[in-house]
Amino acid sequence: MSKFMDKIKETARADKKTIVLAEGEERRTIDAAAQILKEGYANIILLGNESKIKSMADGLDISEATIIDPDTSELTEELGNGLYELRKKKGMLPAQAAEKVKDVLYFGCMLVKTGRADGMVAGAVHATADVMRSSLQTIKTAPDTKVVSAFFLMMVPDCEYGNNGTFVFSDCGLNEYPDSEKLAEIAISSSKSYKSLVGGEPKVAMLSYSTYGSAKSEQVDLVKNAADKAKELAPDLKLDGELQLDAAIVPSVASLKAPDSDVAGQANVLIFPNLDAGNIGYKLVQRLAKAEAYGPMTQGMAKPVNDLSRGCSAEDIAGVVAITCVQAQNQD
Ligand SMILES: CC(C)(COP(=O)(O)OP(=O)(O)OC[C@H]1O[C@@H](n2cnc3c(N)ncnc32)[C@H](O)[C@@H]1OP(=O)(O)O)[C@@H](O)C(=O)NCCC(=O)NCCS
Ligand SMILES: CC(=O)OP(=O)(O)O
Repeated sequence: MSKFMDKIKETARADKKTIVLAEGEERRTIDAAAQILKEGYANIILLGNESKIKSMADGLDISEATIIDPDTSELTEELGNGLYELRKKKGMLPAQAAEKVKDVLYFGCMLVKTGRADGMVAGAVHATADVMRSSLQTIKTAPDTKVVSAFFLMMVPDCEYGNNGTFVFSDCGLNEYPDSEKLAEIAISSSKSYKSLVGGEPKVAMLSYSTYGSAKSEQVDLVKNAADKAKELAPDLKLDGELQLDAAIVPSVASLKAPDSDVAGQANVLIFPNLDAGNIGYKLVQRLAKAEAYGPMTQGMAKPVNDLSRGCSAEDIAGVVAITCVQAQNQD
């Protein structure tokens, strides 16, 4: 575990938040809960059947976790009514809300929505679309944001690029084929995530297979337009594009392909043109470069709900919980 993650945990510990782990009946999640409680940086709510969770814990100490079963909890009726109020305009009926709220993802989101928890983490079992849909439908976007997007915090070992191997990669989890307006918003949100979690100055590269017009296509234009739009919206932000990945992070290549750029060769926030590139890109770096990969974490949501890859480890879950706590602190 990196020094960076130790720092995030220390920050989390200083103002302890309560995080729902919706997939309480899942061994890696239980393992993560035990680690988090031992390290003392979050209060944990596990959702699921108490005796099942306790028997799965099998020697792990989760005695300080609160366990809530949506099938039997005294909160279920109230949270179901709340869900109905939120979704009735979209055609949800009271009976449908009463049933839906028993789904751990919706129950967890409603705990966050009603202030009983500060954030939620799930996705070790559920697909991203399910985790995201439940939170987008209930918690919704932060007041100053239209587009929720999903980033990864990547920590590449023995790497001289970015911030000594630390990067924000985005969007790797949510927006499939963003237009240039959405891509510009994703870039600006990602720069804020970098600033609040990593610290220091974000340098944002809008990635493409082209650098400064070296290739021509509609997709290249989309990325270039997104870069122009983002510069208009955030003139003080160091942001450039379109740039190829080597021009974005390798100084010697940057000096050949984009010598006048104040981002090329130094980028620490990498914005992928679409979800194919972002999702494949983060998994390549995670698996081949053995990077720590925390996410996909949301940005632009009113309260933090963060996803996981189904391939995650207990350490990944514990790390995402720590980052969720810091996001919740930043939203206070
Ligand atoms: C997340 C996802 C399911 C949302 O899809 P969707 O079809 O828009 O879902 P819904 O129509 O049910 O939308 C739910 C709500 O979220 C809102 N929403 C969807 N995407 C949003 C975004 N990026 N930002 C803000 N709000 C968003 C919708 O407007 C809708 O609001 P409303 O119902 O209150 O009007 C979709 O973007 C998706 O599947 N993304 C890919 C996820 C994935 O497979 N990732 C790969 C592995 S990480
Ligand atoms: C982020 C991601 O790719 O999630 P999964 O591996 O669960 O599809």
